Amino acid sequence: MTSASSTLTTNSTMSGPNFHSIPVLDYSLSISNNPDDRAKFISQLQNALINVGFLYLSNTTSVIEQKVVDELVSYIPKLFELPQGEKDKIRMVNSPHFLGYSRLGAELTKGRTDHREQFDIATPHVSRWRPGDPDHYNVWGPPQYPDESVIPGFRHAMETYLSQVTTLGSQFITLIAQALGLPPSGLSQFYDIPERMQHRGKIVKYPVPDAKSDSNQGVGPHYDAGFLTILLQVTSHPGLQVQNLAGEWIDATPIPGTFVINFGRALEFATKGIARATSHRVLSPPADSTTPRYSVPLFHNVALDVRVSEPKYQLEFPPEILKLRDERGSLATTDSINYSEFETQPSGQVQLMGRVKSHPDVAQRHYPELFKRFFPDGLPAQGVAY
Ligand SMILES: O=C(O)CCC(=O)C(=O)O
Ligand SMILES: [Fe+2]
Repeated sequence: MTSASSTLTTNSTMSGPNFHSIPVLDYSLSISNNPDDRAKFISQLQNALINVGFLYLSNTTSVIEQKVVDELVSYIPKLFELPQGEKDKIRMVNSPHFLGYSRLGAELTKGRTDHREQFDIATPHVSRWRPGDPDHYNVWGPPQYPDESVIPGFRHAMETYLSQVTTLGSQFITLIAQALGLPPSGLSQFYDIPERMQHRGKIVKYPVPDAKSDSNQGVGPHYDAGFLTILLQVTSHPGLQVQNLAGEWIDATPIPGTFVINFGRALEFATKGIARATSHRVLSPPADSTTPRYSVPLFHNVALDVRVSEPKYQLEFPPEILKLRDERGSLATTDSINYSEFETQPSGQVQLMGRVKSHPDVAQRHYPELFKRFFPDGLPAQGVAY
């Protein structure tokens, strides 16, 4: 699939900035004592936010220690090689919070099967849902980990990693605010106190498709949901691609020592379209590859009750920032369609609907009413998270 399908947002006479590569930003500039360095970082971030929606971030070891990354990475092949029975003990269908293990081919994007196997894991949290509460309070809850005895130390390695990446995410939010002409705390109204927040990650394996496979969809075109995603590309495989304003797919080839950061639909709506949520997808490793691709995204959430369209959440941006958005234009060719519900629904409800569409079997067990709404003909043949 190389050509973009046109949607309502197609703009054939596109003018203004487009991108053909993804900028690399040096995080250490943002914490430098030299104000010129900090200003340079903010200006590069402004361009990435408004015109690209993606960036690579280098030099983050002051927040995410290299040894923490290395330790997590060392567990990843072992995690997927656990006996199937151990993985099945923590399958996602056990969890109303959509956390746990999904076997290969269990997930749908835009109704098509993704060719990936994954563990959805999140920062520690208890479920706050009580009878009578909205369903979406239940999208946050305790993660499921494999038994400590079968992979000793993994849980600690993952929790340490998640905690450090979450810290980077929270600091990055203050930089985003500044790049949008707001004070550093300008986006804090979208967050609850840290103890009442949950951020989710995944550990993902994209296997080499077998010769008979007619699909190279690792994960289909989509937008991410929240404010930002921080992605570790563990292996050197190409495969992640990002859609530019003209609808062309641009490679986000792994750069060692960097994270990929991209912005989600909630941030796009909350910033009146100034920050771009950019469509992306992952292609399976090429047929001649001898190893799978691994990645670890972390989705940095906003609070469950936030309805970005509510008057109390409206932000005022300086005219020069709005001008940059207008010069870019609000139209782009895209293959992605998801998460437009942020326009009307609270963030938790949008997340829940996204999860229902991706994991229908989990929804059927835990959210039967929503399941019927999205899958009136019952469970699709594919797309069972196990
Ligand atoms: O695996 C990757 O590189 C990206 C995955 C992704 O886009 C997602 O899970 O939202
Ligand atoms: Fe994504």
